[in-house]
Amino acid sequence: MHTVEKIGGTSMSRFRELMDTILIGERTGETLYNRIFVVSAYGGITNLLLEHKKTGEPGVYARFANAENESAWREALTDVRARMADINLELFGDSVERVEADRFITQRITDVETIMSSLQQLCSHGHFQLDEHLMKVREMLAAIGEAHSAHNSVLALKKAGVNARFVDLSGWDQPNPLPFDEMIEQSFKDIDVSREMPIVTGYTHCSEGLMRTFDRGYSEMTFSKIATKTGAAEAVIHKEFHLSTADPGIVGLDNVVTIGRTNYDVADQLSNLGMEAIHPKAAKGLRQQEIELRIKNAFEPDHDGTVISTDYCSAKPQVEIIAGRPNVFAIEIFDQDMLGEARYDIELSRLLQDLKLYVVNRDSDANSITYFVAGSRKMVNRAVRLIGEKYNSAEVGLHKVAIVSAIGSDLKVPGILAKTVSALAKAGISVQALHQSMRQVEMQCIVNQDDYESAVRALHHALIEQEEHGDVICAA
Ligand SMILES: Nc1ncnc2c1ncn2[C@@H]1O[C@H](COP(=O)(O)OP(=O)(O)O)[C@@H](O)[C@H]1O
Ligand SMILES: N[C@@H](CC(=O)OP(=O)(O)O)C(=O)O
Repeated sequence: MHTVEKIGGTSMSRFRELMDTILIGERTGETLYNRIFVVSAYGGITNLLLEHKKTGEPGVYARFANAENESAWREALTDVRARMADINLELFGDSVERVEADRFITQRITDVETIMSSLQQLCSHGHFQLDEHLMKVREMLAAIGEAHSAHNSVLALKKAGVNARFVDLSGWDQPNPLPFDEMIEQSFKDIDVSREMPIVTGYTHCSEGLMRTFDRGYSEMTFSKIATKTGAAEAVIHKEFHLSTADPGIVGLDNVVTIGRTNYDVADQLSNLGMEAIHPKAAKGLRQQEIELRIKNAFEPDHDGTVISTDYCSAKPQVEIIAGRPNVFAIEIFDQDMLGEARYDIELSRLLQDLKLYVVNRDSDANSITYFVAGSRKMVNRAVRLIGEKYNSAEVGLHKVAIVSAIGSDLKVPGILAKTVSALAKAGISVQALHQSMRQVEMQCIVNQDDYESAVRALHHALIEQEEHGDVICAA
């Protein structure tokens, strides 16, 4: 029996340490094998290739798609190449591996540059529309990030004597795309996992278009598909930290507690806030096939980490995580003609969706609706302008806010709302809006952007640190 294990981008950036923990460590001989690794691009690389996942800052793709300036995307591509070459140098120094790593990446970048140039030229003729080809360009660019990290990993592992095998699912030289399932089946049919260690690109080229269907976070789709198709005994995601009661980067490693168990419902709330414990669509396949999912700290391999299952519920009502999302835009639409008209919400939601803005939450009263959206400032400004044009009598306001959220598999803690609000008030933070759903798995506070980190710290202190959970809430 084998496991399928994904390594996230932030962890991949600390590759040398990974060799001593999860990839090799104390293992020799057979114990090295029966593990399939799916890797993400090194931290920040996909942001440079496409656009920044959280801030929306344009990368190569976004500059090409906007076509404001013909050369802007080329400069961005040159920057990516330089960044990748720096990573290669850092990993391999002056060695044959580095020459091979540079050759590989130069080839991929040159290929995509040629295609993008030709496309740009072709589409300068009115008969050809750039829009029709953009998704393919996005996929090709994204795939370079994962091909780079997977190819490098194989070079490093082989040098260390491991029988590693590069499994390139990016379909670079493949004539016709296969359906997702078939692509995975074909790629694994000749691999003997008991004697080889497959290092698989997190991007899969397939006829459905992984990017079209799932967009960012796609490497988890590849990971879960491989786990279900190859019948893995367990699916493991390795991250930079343990899944904790809050972001250790904000609250401090000494203050957070590791979460030993949680459920897919909580994982969905986290992913809505941009902290992808697991992509909700990736979780579905694992859940259906009853494959256990474990989230582990890549740098503490002996710790059991967090087990996510369908039916876990905390023994007593409690807050398990303080999560949040900074850089959210509140688009507030006030229109007295709106009273009782459901079509506004439908039309506005569609408009935001067309602009690819992600609606994290929304609230409304008799004559106003506020959408809390994540996306680029440019697209948000466009949304505000379009809404103003469409509804003459509406007043459209824009505020930069942050969402801070208390999450738990059972949040029916008596007095929790009062405790939350008073903790924020004590920290001098003004609450802009408050949401709690009937299901009581999540409670969201909207605060000013500048108060984001202090709000996370205040809530963590009041709702979690006071409980004295020890090192782990419900060890796995
Ligand atoms: N509750 C939490 N537990 C652990 N890490 C968190 C949490 N909330 C936010 N983080 C942050 O998430 C980062 C990893 O995020 P993610 O983008 O999912 O990583 P990866 O690149 O490994 O997929 C960490 O650097 C950490 O600061
Ligand atoms: N690197 C890709 C795919 C991915 O899933 O990355 P990560 O595993 O680092 O979240 C992205 O940023 O979308």
